[in-house]
Amino acid sequence: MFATQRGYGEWKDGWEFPGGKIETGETPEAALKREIQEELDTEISVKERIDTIEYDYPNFHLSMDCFWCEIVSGKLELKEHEAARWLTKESLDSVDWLSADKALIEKIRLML
Ligand SMILES: Nc1nc2c([nH]c(=O)n2[C@H]2C[C@H](O)[C@@H](COP(=O)(O)OP(=O)(O)OP(=O)(O)O)O2)c(=O)[nH]1
Repeated sequence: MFATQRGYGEWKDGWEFPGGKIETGETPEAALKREIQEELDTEISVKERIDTIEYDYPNFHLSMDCFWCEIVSGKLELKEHEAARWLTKESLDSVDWLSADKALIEKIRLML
């Protein structure tokens, strides 16, 4: 599991799954591929969907599709994030996840 720490904005320092918002006309898979290219200078292939997280933050509702991915080429260079870590089943709780991600972590824990 590759986790990244937000380098700016409202949730600066919070840990997340790299990715971002879907642009008009884009599929979730294409958006993820584009975001990882932009954020990490890495080409990925998007595999099975893990889950769709629905979470109510105080000021907006987040609907987030999450996928397993494989690296095709690139070295996961941090273009926007502050830090990143590869986590194992045992170390999944070692970072401070964004609130919306906590339910997903529980699901992934059972899959690893
Ligand atoms: N990428 C990502 N975003 C997450 C996660 N958990 C979570 O609550 N979020 C929230 C943070 C943001 O509000 C939104 C993701 O959009 P984004 O990554 O494009 O956010 P951003 O603040 O950089 O937005 P922008 O400046 O590009 O418009 O979802 C997660 O695990 N990964």
